[in-house]
Amino acid sequence: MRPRSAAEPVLRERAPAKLNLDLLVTGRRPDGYHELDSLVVFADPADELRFAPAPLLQLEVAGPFAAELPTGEANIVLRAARLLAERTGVEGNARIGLVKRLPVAAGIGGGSADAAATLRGLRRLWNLSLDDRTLAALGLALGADVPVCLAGTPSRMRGIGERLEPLPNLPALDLVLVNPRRPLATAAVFGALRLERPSERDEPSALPRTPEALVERLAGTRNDLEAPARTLLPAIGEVLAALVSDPACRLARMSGSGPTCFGIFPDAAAARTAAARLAAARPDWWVVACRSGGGA
Ligand SMILES: C[C@@](CO)(OP(=O)(O)O)[C@H](O)COP(=O)(O)OP(=O)(O)OC[C@H]1O[C@@H](n2ccc(N)nc2=O)[C@H](O)[C@@H]1O
Ligand SMILES: Nc1ncnc2c1ncn2[C@@H]1O[C@H](COP(=O)(O)OP(=O)(O)O)[C@@H](O)[C@H]1O
Repeated sequence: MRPRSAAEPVLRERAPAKLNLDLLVTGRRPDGYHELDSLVVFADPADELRFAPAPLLQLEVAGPFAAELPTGEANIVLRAARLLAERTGVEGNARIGLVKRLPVAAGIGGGSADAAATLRGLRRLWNLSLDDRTLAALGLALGADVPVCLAGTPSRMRGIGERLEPLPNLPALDLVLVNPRRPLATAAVFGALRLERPSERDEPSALPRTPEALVERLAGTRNDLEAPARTLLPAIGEVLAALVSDPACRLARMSGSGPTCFGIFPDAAAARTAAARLAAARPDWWVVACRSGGGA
């Protein structure tokens, strides 16, 4: 990325990793999309986007996962920018820099997070008077996960992603994220799902107030996409086995359509120790100790 002059205004947006703490497939719509009921949180690892005025719309990509991304019109950042310009009638020019730190096709919403950050950043850069609801509707046209990434707060997500209930007081969790460095396309995982009977969430009585209560609640749910994802990529089983082999790990599960999995640990030190052990044992995996966003 070319160095910027001190006078060039640059807006920044973070695009944090999205985690599905659980994911129930509750039905299938006539158009083939699946209805979900999922507890979604955000974690510290994030892509970073920068926006500056420019005579054209251009995207520059850097960072550890840049090589795995489409750089042209297939990049969801450019698609988001073009859609926003088209819907608001602005010229739609900007110089966008994306630092790609999240693995691609990973079940942690990297593309959706980038799209959400682009919509937020360009709304500011272009001085658009577009409310959050309109932005969320635009986001949904880009991807089912974009509205929750725009909200950026722990949420219960239903429908295909358009029905959001913010849960700002959900306790924060100490986590280890592990990705086996193999991509898995969301569409392929939904395609491999055999939905014999739609899942249903037991109506929760009260929101868990402590990490322990949240883990207990999660132990009674699951990710319905884990089985089809494992048939497509057996390495997911290895990742989950490696996480649960740590005696401090309270729960291990796949996020979204995978293959990234997370382990929940009692505190940050235990998560860091487990991450160091896993990274040493499997240098070919992406391993990060982090904390999920939450109100507590
Ligand atoms: C599974 C989830 C869970 O949060 O996350 P990821 O694994 O992608 O991170 C999301 O629902 C993914 O959202 P997103 O990645 O935006 O998906 P989209 O681009 O809209 O959809 C990709 C393809 O997945 C299938 N799809 C997606 C969402 C959904 N609720 N039902 C589906 O059947 C459709 O075949 C669609 O064409
Ligand atoms: N900025 C971006 N970040 C990540 N993926 C992107 C981006 N732009 C386009 N893509 C494409 O989107 C696909 C990943 O989407 P998906 O399978 O839904 O992944 P995830 O499970 O990580 O949300 C990949 O084919 C990737 O090439």
